[in-house]
Amino acid sequence: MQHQYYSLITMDDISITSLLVPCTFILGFLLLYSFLNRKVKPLPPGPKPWPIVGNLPHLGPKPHQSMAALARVHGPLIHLKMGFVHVVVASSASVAEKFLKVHDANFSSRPPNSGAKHVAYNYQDLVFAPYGPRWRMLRKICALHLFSAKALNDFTHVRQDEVGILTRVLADAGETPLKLGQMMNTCATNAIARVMLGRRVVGHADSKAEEFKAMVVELMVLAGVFNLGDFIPPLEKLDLQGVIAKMKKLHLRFDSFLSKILEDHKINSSDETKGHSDLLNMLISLKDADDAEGGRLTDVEIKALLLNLFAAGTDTTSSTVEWCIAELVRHPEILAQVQKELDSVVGKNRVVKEADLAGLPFLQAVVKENFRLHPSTPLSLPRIAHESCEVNGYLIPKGSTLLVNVWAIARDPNVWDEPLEFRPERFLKGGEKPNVDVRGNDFELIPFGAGRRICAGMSLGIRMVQLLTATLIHAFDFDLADGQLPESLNMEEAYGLTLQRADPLVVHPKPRLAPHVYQT
Ligand code: HEM
Repeated sequence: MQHQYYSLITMDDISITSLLVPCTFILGFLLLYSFLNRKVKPLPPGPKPWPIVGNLPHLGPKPHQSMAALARVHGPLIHLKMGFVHVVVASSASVAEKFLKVHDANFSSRPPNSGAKHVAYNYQDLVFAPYGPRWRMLRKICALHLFSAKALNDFTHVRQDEVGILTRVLADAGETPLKLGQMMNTCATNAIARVMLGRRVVGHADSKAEEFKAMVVELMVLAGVFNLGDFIPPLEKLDLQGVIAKMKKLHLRFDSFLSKILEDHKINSSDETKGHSDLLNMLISLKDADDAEGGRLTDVEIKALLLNLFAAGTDTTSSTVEWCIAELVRHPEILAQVQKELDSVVGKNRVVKEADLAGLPFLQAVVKENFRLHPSTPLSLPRIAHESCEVNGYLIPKGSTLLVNVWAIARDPNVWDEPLEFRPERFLKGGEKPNVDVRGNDFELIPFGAGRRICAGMSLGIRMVQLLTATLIHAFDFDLADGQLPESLNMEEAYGLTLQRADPLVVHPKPRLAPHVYQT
């Protein structure tokens, strides 16, 4: 009996154990699987990195183009290992939206880089300031005093004045061929200088103007270099590409220009300082008194902000318009259509005013189409992941650099019909994208970036690009220099942080309005 009893228990035991063991195993496996699956998502796909340098050799001379080619192979979200740094690149509108809208708070600072350290006063500026109270204060100052609708309207006369001066210089050129980009840069620089400093800083026939543009372009070229030391810290001191040495030299040139401006201003306008007659006076007065956010600006912070505004607000504008005029020279039928619109709205007895712009839908479509094909910062400005996060099922590790390839996004054949064609009518009623705008809400077209760190000067940039483009094509026809044919105009890009033309546009402007227009 006892034997039977024991044997029964043993039988039950065996059957329970035989069920429990595999069940526990399966459950454990499932838990482990879901744990691993939840915790360790894969990195986004990308090309295999080389030892130590990683994917740096994949970048080539024009990184935005190389990255667009990589995205065609690996998809719209790719991972690159650049030296020791994880870099993720967004190359479609929907991926850009995930980063700059859904995860924008996590990507609201910029990664450490030698340009910020050696040129932009060791991050004391606005463009590279870490996301936080100082960044907020600097943005607020700019938003209020420079870029609010009121501030922009208050200074309309300054922009119109400077564009008027440019128009007269072009009309007086005679047979001399002109580098249009250079002339527009002088115009944009003075328009900003008059608002910030209350005076012009460069003249049209002035060697200082060329020097100033060259300094800004050099800054953009140096800032666009993928400096080995930024990605492989042990190499930083060696400065193998010589970038840091050039940055330090350039910084000294900018600093002496800005220090002189600041000192002159303090001497010449100390009485008016409280009157805030220009932005610099206002910044100087802030230096001495706490503002509402407890912000005080040091001399270095003031110079860093001036540097930002001159650097970010001049070449971006002038090279954008230079591309636009080149496109119109190559598309005479589109040029004729914009000129017809301008002639009917403005007439031939005066130049364009900012107030005319709202009534020029075709001109606006031309400007948008140009922003699409020639965004002045093709990889936008980099951001850094504050924490690890997940995007489209992939792990984006903490500290990753985010690049948004706005150039590739705006040429995505899945989103744009015939993306390489210059076709402004796509933005008109009845076109494929009638409601798409450039202001950071439509992610297929984000030349100014999007989210918290969207371009601070976007409204000024748009106004200035529209006014310059409209005025130039209304007031002039353009022949290319040296008998060059429009169809053979070189449209190659040269890489910097901003997108320069490989060959500057050289033209003979031919006035097309009543002669008195060019005399006032
Ligand atoms: C054609 C004109 C311009 C274009 C295409 C352009 C483009 C950009 C882009 C793509 C960014 C980075 C945005 C991001 O991280 O998402 C940026 C940032 C910035 N831009 Fe512009 N920009 C233009 C004109 C201007 C002007 C006129 C100014 C000022 C005078 C300006 C000042 C700035 C500043 C201060 C930042 C840094 C903002 C921050 O980090 O908070 N830009 N710009």
